[in-house]
Amino acid sequence: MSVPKNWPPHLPYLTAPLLQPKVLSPSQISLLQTKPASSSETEIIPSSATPSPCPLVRIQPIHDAGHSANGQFGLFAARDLKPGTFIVAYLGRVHPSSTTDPESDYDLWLDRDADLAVDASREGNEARFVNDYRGVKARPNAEFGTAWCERWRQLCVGFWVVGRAAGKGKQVGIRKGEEILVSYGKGFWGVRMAEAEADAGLEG
Ligand SMILES: C[S@@+](CC[C@H](N)C(=O)[O-])C[C@H]1O[C@@H](n2cnc3c(N)ncnc32)[C@H](O)[C@@H]1O
Repeated sequence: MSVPKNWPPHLPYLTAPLLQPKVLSPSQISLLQTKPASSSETEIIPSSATPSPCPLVRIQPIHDAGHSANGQFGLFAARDLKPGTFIVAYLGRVHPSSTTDPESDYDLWLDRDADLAVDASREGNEARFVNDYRGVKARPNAEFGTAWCERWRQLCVGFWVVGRAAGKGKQVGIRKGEEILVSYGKGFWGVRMAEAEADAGLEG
């Protein structure tokens, strides 16, 4: 199996979500593996849209002093992507909040009500390299949500190009070579800033 260019050699590259039956309840597993009704708003993603590696993206190092994640990696479009396009599933360890790693910067909610999240800190796929738009661009060009992925017959977190919902005004999509940027939400940065302030207080 090939891994994407620039994939970190120390990390396992996932081609399917990592389900841990020991830490998930039977009802959580059942929810993950039950296909939503066709009347539901959850998008059904065909297997053809979730190949590994994902041909729509590339992982690239960021060498740009004006970029707030300079020196790190980001995820970039490998071709022009139309508004509303499903880009890539976020693969990682599916877990409940009782096993959340407080140090992880790669943990995303899959279903908050069902207490299910996906952590890609110790293994994952290209999606783990999507950065937040803050300090990079004026607004995000991608968004995350929940999808039913036919390849794994499972509910997954995924990224789409902004413009899924009709009537949101003119959407331009993402041009080849452009960085794919989402909003992590103010909550993510609020926690990180509070931690940084606490660290500065300890050091000062
Ligand atoms: C999911 S990872 C994104 C990939 C990461 N850049 C990497 O190279 O592995 C999340 C982490 O990336 C960094 N990051 C993401 N967006 C950022 C931004 N707009 N400004 C600064 N750092 C950012 C933060 O360190 C954050 O904790």
